[in-house]
Amino acid sequence: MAAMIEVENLRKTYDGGFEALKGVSLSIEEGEILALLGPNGAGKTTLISTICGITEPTSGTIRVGGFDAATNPKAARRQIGIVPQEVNIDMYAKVWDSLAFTRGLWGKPRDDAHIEKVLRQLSLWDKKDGNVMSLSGGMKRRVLIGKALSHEPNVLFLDEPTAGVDVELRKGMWEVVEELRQAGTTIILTTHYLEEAEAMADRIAVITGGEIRLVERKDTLMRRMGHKTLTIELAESIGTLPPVLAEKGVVMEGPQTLSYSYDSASGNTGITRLLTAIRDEGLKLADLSTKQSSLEEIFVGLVHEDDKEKEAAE
Ligand SMILES: Nc1ncnc2c1ncn2[C@@H]1O[C@H](COP(=O)(O)OP(=O)(O)OP(=O)(O)O)[C@@H](O)[C@H]1O
Repeated sequence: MAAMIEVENLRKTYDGGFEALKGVSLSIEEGEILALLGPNGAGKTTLISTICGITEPTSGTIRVGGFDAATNPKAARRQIGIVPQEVNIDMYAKVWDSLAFTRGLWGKPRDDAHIEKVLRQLSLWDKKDGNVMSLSGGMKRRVLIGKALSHEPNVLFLDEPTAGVDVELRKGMWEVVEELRQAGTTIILTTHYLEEAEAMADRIAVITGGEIRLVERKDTLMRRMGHKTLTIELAESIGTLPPVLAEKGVVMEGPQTLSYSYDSASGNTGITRLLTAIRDEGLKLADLSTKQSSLEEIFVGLVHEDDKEKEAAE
């Protein structure tokens, strides 16, 4: 697969000397969905706005769809559709006109078939003649996506697509993104919501302090870094936890429930020894289950590690 976006050693120092990007390199394949995850002030917006040609990088190279953003900025920019956070549409415009007008702004010839395709894809076809004002919040956001797709970009940037929306709308947006994925659109989204990255992305890039900390396939990341919890249901209640189990890190969750956390990536999880110790104590098992830690826990761990590194450097 060809790289849709290639960023190499990108640096951005704002006037006043603040270094918001410290040599970022990133490659995004055609058709993939990358979530850019990071805490406030990490550099997500700076990275996206330099790729989109809104902010000038201090150094480094950006190629979009094979076009160099420094030497061929217009061609690079034409590859991109941006879905902003804020709903900034003319409320009195009809849905169809809103998309067709945006396409015109890009200097693209009228193409009713394309506008129809996008509206159908976003489940807005039956609203095409309605005013934007008459739409629900979720539909207005879909109009924003429609406008961003109106000039047939190859890559779509979604800046915090579900910031400030309720759970139902958020799920609706995930479905829209899933449909766009199936249509082969390359998508980069920024988010603070870890469950959102978990739900939508193929790969996840974590950025903190202007540096990419990791870029990993979502499933690999969860496997590689995930801690798991083993829950042990006993056949009979116990009054206290046998000391030999406590020494192994077992926690009593209830009279018949024990839990044990372990690193699933480690060759030696300690589970075999634990089960032997349970048997030696004469306890009978009723059930065993394991749970993978969420991306949220992994992410918090990474940001925490980063803070510790900073403290150590000071
Ligand atoms: N125009 C600017 N001039 C100076 N510093 C800036 C400017 N824009 C952003 N910064 C600083 O650069 C850093 C990164 O900001 P950026 O907006 O890229 O972060 P972000 O990850 O998008 O954060 P958030 O999640 O809060 O939107 C921050 O410390 C911010 O204060």
